[in-house]
Amino acid sequence: MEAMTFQAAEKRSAELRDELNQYSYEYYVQDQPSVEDFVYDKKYQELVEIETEYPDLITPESPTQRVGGKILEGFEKVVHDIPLYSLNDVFNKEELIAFDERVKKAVGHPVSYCVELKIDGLSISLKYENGVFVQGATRGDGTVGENITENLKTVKSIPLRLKEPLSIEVRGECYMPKASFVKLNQQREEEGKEVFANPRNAAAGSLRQLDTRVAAKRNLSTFLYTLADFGPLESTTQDHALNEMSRLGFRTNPEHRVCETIDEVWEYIENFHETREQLDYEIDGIVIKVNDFSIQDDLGFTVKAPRWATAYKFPPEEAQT
Ligand SMILES: NC(=O)c1cc2c(N)ncc(C(N)=O)c2s1
Repeated sequence: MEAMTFQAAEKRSAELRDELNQYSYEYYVQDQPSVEDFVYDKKYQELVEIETEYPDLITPESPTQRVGGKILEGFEKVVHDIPLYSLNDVFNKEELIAFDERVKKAVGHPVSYCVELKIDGLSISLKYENGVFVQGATRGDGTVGENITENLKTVKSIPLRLKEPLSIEVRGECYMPKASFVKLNQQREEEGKEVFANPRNAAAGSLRQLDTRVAAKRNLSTFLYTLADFGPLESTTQDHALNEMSRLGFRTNPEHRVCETIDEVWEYIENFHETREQLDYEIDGIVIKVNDFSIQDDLGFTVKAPRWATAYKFPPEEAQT
């Protein structure tokens, strides 16, 4: 390819970045690829050649920045402006109904619940400034976590730039799909390495790698589920907040549902307790939240957990192979 002028390279690299990021969004966030891999690979190679010739054209959200390549000395500490809360657990229908009774007593009327699958991964917090991903951190103890931005940049379902230039912070789970976990452990057995006990440990181990190229190869994914810093967003319910996060480019779990009664919640729990083996990812329960944010604010928190949410935990079954 004869050398491009800088102007031509600038225009072409911008076109390629947008095209490749759109393909990546369709593949990793929507699970609906619109082109074959070879189309992606060919355009990706063209972008690498342009960026190699003109390194000044590399931008933070270029897909070439996802392959890792940094070896970190360690992870810096991150203080969460908005602490990540933990959830009080319930283990059976009676305790779930007692939770609903407490909520109704405190609020004075029945409430709607947003119910969501409890993903068995690693909690993460993602910060965006004017739409650009600037910091990713682990939950840590809820107040202080570890800065794992460089590793999270290699997680393809995490947008490097939002669909709108918003400054927000979201929380969710980074997890390893079951199929990737099986493949990784087979690989490690062949290499005589210790295998991971479960996908959650494998995801945590992958994000704690100081060599970001390792995380890049672990096929990690995400489901985001909490709007922490709303920025200019004005969602008034959890269900709406999930739809907004999806609209902005985040991967959210499609199984969330608004239930009008605790019986509906129990039906949802029983359904997923039976069918969770069919999911591509591991869950360890169901999260139940009062849907309306103003009612959440009225109910507030105990020392460590919200009064407006609970986690129904499935009984630990024999180790899922
Ligand atoms: N510890 C927590 O607050 C939560 C933990 C989790 C989890 N592991 N998966 C899903 C959700 C959710 N959809 O809200 C939550 S919330």
